[in-house]
Amino acid sequence: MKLTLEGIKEKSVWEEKSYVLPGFDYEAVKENTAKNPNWIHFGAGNIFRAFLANVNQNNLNEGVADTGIVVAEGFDYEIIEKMYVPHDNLSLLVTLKSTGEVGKTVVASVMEALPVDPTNKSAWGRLEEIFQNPSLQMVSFTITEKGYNLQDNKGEYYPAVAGDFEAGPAAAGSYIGKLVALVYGRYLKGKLPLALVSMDNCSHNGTRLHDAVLAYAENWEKRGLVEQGFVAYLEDPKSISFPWSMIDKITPRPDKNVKEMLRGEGFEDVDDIITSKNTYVAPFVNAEEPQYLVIEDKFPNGRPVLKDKGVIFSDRETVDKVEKMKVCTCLNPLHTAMSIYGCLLGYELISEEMKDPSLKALVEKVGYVEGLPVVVHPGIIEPKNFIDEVIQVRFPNPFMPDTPQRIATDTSQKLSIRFGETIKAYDRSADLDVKDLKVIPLVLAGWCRYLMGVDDEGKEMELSSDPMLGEVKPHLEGIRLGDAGPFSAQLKPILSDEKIFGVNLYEVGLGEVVEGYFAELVASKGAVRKTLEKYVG
Ligand SMILES: NC(=O)c1ccc[n+]([C@@H]2O[C@H](COP(=O)([O-])OP(=O)(O)OC[C@H]3O[C@@H](n4cnc5c(N)ncnc54)[C@H](O)[C@@H]3O)[C@@H](O)[C@H]2O)c1
Ligand SMILES: O=P(O)(O)OC[C@@H](O)[C@@H](O)[C@H](O)[C@H](O)CO
Repeated sequence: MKLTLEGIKEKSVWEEKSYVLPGFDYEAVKENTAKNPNWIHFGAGNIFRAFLANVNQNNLNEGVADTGIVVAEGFDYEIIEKMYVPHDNLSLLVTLKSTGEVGKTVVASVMEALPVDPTNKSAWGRLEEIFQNPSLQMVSFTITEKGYNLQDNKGEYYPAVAGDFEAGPAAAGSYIGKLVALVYGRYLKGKLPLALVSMDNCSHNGTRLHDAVLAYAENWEKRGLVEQGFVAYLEDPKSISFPWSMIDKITPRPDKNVKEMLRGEGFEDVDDIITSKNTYVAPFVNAEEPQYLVIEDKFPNGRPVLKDKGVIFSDRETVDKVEKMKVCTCLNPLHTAMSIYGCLLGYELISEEMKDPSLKALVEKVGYVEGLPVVVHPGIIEPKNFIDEVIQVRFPNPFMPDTPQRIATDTSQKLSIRFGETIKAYDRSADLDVKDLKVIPLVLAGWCRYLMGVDDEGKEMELSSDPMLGEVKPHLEGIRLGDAGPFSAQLKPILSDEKIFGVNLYEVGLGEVVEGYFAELVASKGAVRKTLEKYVG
């Protein structure tokens, strides 16, 4: 079984092995997409293939859509050269269901895959043509949070960005610069309307994209490199919109067990690569089944059909609430609790952790007992049902190769949003007392214990990368398992840091609580397990 348009013509071979093939008229859709493209996606990575391309294919199969997607890759051209081109833009989506069932779908909805490379005349020319076509309705993005950053940590524009500000659209070479140059072409064509939709996992993602785009436009207009009026066009919601969105579908990197399973069935194109830009890609993509995509419904040129399980169009306030529900209460705090204690207890799979009664109880208490009373209710999704699915279906899924070590990356950057918002809500509440929080402080103490770089058996443990390790770790140096404390002097600089927790934990009355838990966690080898059992069961 070869993953090419020619290869999938041998239908019976695929169908005998339960591979689902595209069920639409490929040539007709290709022709229609070439003439009337309405959706171009930037970021040809795994979540795009696992989620968005498959939603479009479902809509094509049902006959409710008649155009596919054009994918554009502006950062890592190797993805196009090494994965899309050799496979005629096909992907195999492997859905790892919690029942053990494995869905295998050949996704063929990507009609063109183009590098966003101005030196590649034919690809760039085609991109200009697409952006200038009145049919275009949506440009969507999954380019990671870094993709929107124009400045370094010191607030200085990156040289490529600053260079583009001087050079103007004709010579743009930076990522967003190239995008804005294409949008400028659309402006010149008659100020045609368009929605630019970030689908990256960052808060208020539409505003992040808007600000990046406007930085170029303002600089160009100021220098006379674009017509006066371009900025006004970008700022007019009837012309250009930047909807907010929330996307959720756990899509790990291509997994070796999945690869072996496919190879065993006779699927030939299993080889994954790590590109020179560090993208992990394979002809297949593995993901869980549940999915949510909530998008602010602001599409000045109408929108492509996007109908599927979990896809909801709503207003900005609702998108914001859904994101808060997921990130502050119902999924990500539970993930971080599991990552910290999972690493300390030597786990390498989230699903294995869910078989550990204490860890399961830990996340249940973080979610149901302490999170839900102050959850931001989005109206369109019931938070309790969302946590139920996370705890009962998504995390325990033994077929999902997700690890606590992946999730422990950058924990210092995540604690304030994942726990700080709940602490603040208790602190503000007339009915709740911040001192009622027992398990969240245990997680925060667990993070301090994690930073010691020693697991519960006393063995050295590699810490996942985190930009604050250099700042926080030294405070804990000198503490050994078996020490009795008190540890106030060492912990105070960490626990009082509002940048990390969103609050000064001492000012809200939780600093000493965390110190107390920490003392129990370091009391001996095995103390992490003992403390967990004592407080969560
Ligand atoms: N994978 C998931 O579970 C998941 C879930 C929800 C949301 N997301 C969002 O999607 C994003 C991409 O995830 P993925 O699974 O496709 O990752 P991936 O590694 O498969 O692909 C990353 C994509 O981003 C591009 N990219 C990377 N750095 C860039 C930069 N500096 N500028 C521009 N483009 C850049 C790559 O070229 C590639 O197209 C995540 O960062 C997250 O915001 C992912
Ligand atoms: O992606 P991060 O590093 O911000 O967080 C790790 C996980 O919590 C996260 O990737 C979830 O799996 C994702 O948010 C699910 O949609």
